[in-house]
Amino acid sequence: MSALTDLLAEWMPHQRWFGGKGREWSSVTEDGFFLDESTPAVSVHRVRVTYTDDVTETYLVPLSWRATADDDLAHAYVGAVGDNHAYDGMRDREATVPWLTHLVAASTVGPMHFHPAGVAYIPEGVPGDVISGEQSNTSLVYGETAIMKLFRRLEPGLNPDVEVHDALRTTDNPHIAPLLGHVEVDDADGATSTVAFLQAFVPNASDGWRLATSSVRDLYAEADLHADEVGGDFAGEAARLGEATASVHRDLAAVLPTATVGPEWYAELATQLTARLDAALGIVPDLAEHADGLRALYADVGRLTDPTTVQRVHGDLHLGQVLRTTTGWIVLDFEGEPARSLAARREPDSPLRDVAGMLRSFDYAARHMLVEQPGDPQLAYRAQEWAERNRTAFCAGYAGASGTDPATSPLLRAFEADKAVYECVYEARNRPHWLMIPLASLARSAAS
Ligand SMILES: Nc1ncnc2c1ncn2[C@@H]1O[C@H](COP(=O)(O)OP(=O)(O)O)[C@@H](O)[C@H]1O
Ligand SMILES: O=P(O)(O)O[C@H]1O[C@H](CO)[C@@H](O[C@H]2O[C@H](CO)[C@@H](O)[C@H](O)[C@H]2O)[C@H](O)[C@H]1O
Repeated sequence: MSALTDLLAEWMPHQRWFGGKGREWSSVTEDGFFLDESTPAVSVHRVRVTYTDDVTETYLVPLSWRATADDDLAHAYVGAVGDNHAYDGMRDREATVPWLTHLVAASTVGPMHFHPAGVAYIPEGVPGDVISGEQSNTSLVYGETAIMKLFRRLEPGLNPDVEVHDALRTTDNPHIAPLLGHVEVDDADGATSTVAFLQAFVPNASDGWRLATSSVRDLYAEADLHADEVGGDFAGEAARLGEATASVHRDLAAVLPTATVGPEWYAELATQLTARLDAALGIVPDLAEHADGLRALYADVGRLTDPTTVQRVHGDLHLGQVLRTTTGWIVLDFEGEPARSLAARREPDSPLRDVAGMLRSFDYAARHMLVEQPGDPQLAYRAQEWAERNRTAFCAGYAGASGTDPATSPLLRAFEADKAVYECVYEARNRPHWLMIPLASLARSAAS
């Protein structure tokens, strides 16, 4: 291995976006090219990690290079290679500038292609700042004008976030932040992967999770009042969020493929839901007590026959994916559930998946504080009241805008259960102390 490969193999497992933590590697290779050769030089590396189970993942790692170590960049230091010092190219602000310069110029640099959307201004010469809360991707905000998401793990094919925002450009949907451009890289075997996505930054906005949870806190603090009497009531926002979701669904159906499906689709869906449960049971043993009830629920889905329409959907809609601006809600991040394959995330699906995702999120917002005070019946009552009120408001908003009331569909309960199963796996892996939130929801649902 080269000195740089050694260095990256040492550094990557400590990065938040690295998905292979705790897995044993059998090999690692790297290839790179320069994005900019001035000072600092900026290079981009594809690092291919093969694990002992023969699974290979390719990560994208931008680096910047300096001849002398810079104390101001200690937080971004990766290490030395010969006489040069390598820094994390996403945390060295100067090194973030070339990305937008190349987008403006629609450049091709080595295997990388920069595609400006050509509809709006892209800021040039401005450095980007990493946003906090980085997870599997890394996002940079450029001067409160644009936000660039760098997809760390490369997957052949067009990223759904780019695909959906590109398709929605013709609709002028008010609940979407416009696409400004995207970047792709050619793989050695001829496939192309999406590397980055540039979108208009939505200024002065609050995310839905923050707004919803402060409403819940207000209710918890008012022991004698009901949700509709407390200052921070969220129901109006929940209704507007339902309207916004319906509006996005309508436009997605207008610009991307749809299909009318029947019994075979329901049967296949039931098989998929059951398979996801089976896989989850191997990871979260506590799910076992709900398994029979869930299997029966999914079997009922498999027997449905009424024609229904499938279309592109958000795929992982929750309160953390929506921003409230001064004028309304913006829906972000159409990548779908990170654990699903890219092909699966691009399949047409029922819009009720997204409704179910948001309803699960109301449950999380209402109940996450009970994790610290599980035995308090008054708080549990309050949480139930908040979740019910906002669930009803969201469905009413959705029904008003779409003409279809999601609450009456026989699929909704199955999608909510499936999302809770997915969340059990997500929580077991990422936040075990929150596992009780989706588990308790499955228990309540079984009892009802
Ligand atoms: N266009 C935007 N304008 C303002 N903030 C944004 C925008 N896009 C994303 N964000 C912020 O960045 C966070 C992460 O973005 P997201 O697309 O959900 O990335 P990830 O896939 O890494 O979760 C969001 O929760 C939001 O706070
Ligand atoms: O935002 P991501 O695409 O990374 O989504 C993943 O992480 C989410 C948590 O950050 C997770 O969402 C779950 O927790 C939320 C509260 O933190 C809650 O509002 C959601 O309803 C719940 O599903 C999401 O499932 C996961 O894919």
